[in-house]
Amino acid sequence: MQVTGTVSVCDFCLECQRVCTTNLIPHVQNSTDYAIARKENYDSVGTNGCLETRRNFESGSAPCDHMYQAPVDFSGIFVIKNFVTGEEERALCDAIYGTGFVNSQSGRRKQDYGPKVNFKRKKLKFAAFTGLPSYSQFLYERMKEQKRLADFEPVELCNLEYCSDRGAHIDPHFDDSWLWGERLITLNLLSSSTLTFTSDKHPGVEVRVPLPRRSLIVVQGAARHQWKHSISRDDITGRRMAMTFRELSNEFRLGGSRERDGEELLKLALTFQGCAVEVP
Ligand SMILES: O=C(O)CCC(=O)C(=O)O
Ligand SMILES: [Fe+2]
Repeated sequence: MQVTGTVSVCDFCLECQRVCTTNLIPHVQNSTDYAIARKENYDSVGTNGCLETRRNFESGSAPCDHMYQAPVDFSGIFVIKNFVTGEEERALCDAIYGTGFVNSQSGRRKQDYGPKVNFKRKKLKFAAFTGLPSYSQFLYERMKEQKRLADFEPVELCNLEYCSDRGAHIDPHFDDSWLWGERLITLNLLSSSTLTFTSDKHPGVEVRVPLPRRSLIVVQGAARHQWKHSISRDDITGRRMAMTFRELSNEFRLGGSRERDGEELLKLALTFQGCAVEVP
């Protein structure tokens, strides 16, 4: 953990797929200690550690020099680098910019493909929702090739554009969990950025998750429910496009009180014939 002023910054390592401390290697004097430290770290990560970390431990190769998990309860992030190619990114952005945007808060612009929602009053309107856009279908199919996303059924896509010249950012917040389910999935396009997590339970700690250009990030578990997420204006360089897909909560799934609404939404979403809900 580096200490910067009064805020402790923990970096999420994309190789280990966990929050790591970076400065422990100098404390390890020799290869026996190194092996012991690795074993201790492996044991402490245990079955909660990502498969990649365990595989690397088992095969004896360190993915990076990160030996210890930072002492915070931060789990539920998974980043897939190069989820789309440069050509696919171009085609996606051409399609996105073929439709108008509406101005949103904090300098952002957005396009919505999903139901109109009043979260406070727990009210939904589907009239304007015609489904997810056709250009997103291959992303949906590619996500499902990932074991952990095989059952991911998105019912909403929100494209958010951030430009540094408008000072665009998003303040720390939790996403709704009445309608939206466990996994929030964002494809990060046009430039790299950083998603910052903060928690009232860990005052003064910031976990920074790098978002390489063209990577896909999955936010769930503690990262979804116990840590707020934000994008600082300092982490926007030039222009960034975030495509965020959301799934349904249990209330809208089989056996939930709003099961029928969920079914209808899902049917609409997966036609992949949608137009943006509110266009200027
Ligand atoms: O821009 C992002 O990656 C995050 C967007 C976000 O948090 C949201 O739309 O709720
Ligand atoms: Fe969010």
